[in-house]
Amino acid sequence: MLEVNQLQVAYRKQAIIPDLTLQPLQQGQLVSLLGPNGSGKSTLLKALAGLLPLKHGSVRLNGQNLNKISFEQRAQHVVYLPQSLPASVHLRVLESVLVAARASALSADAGQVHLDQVMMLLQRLGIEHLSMHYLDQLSGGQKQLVGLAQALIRRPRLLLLDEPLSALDLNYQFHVMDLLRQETHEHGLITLIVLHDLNVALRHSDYAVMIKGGTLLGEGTPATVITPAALADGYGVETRIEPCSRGMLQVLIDGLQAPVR
Ligand SMILES: Nc1ncnc2c1ncn2[C@@H]1O[C@H](COP(=O)(O)OP(=O)(O)OP(=O)(O)O)[C@@H](O)[C@H]1O
Repeated sequence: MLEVNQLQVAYRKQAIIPDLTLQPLQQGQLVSLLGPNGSGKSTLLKALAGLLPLKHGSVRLNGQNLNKISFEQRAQHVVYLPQSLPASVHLRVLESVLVAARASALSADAGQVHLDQVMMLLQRLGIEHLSMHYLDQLSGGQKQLVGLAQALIRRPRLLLLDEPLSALDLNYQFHVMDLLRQETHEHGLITLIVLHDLNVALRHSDYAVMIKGGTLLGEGTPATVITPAALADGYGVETRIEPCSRGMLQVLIDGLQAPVR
């Protein structure tokens, strides 16, 4: 489980996350991290990934305090995929995924990821036809899918994904969310994923956390967190949340309040 207690994160003297405590997140849960622009979602992910120092508080993964272990040990268990697309190095897709797999392994043995494993993952992501293409010759969405392959091949315990759907078309968005949920459930990962599409969060996640100004607005099942009151408070949007003809909840926008800052 992932325990976040009294977390405080700042850029210089500006506190972005003043004091955040979450209910423990369980293995096998796909968790949506929601909130308006500038609310601190990326900052939270970076802090969990160990890329930003904590002013105060702790992050524990299965009882282990992540602030107290080396970067190499952390990299074995925690994988973070940033918002920006992977750097366009002149490397083939297949090679880049193999390199990613080996980067997180401490010993040479643990780094033995086989080509067929990589090919199977590329196939599951629907990009096996790109395996011999160069990264710097891919489209934005294709690069994002390769970034996901690089993250998933490492089989972390904690997977942190910052807007991994932002460059994907509708078909790939649904496909990727299905795959992430399957991987999360099958391998007992904790997957924390920043999303702006609340309908995707409602449909695909097991749990949701909504923040604003680095402060918790709600946590729980998506249907209990994504409510008209929370969306008015968090995003300044007037909404209804209603089941579609197939019974799935969706957010309908009725109007806007003044932009929330
Ligand atoms: N390197 C930095 N130095 C100083 N302030 C920063 C830095 N990065 C982000 N911030 C500030 O921290 C706040 C939170 O930013 P963050 O990127 O975490 O928000 P976010 O919720 O991920 O936003 P978005 O949805 O727009 O990606 C913002 O006010 C931003 O201006």
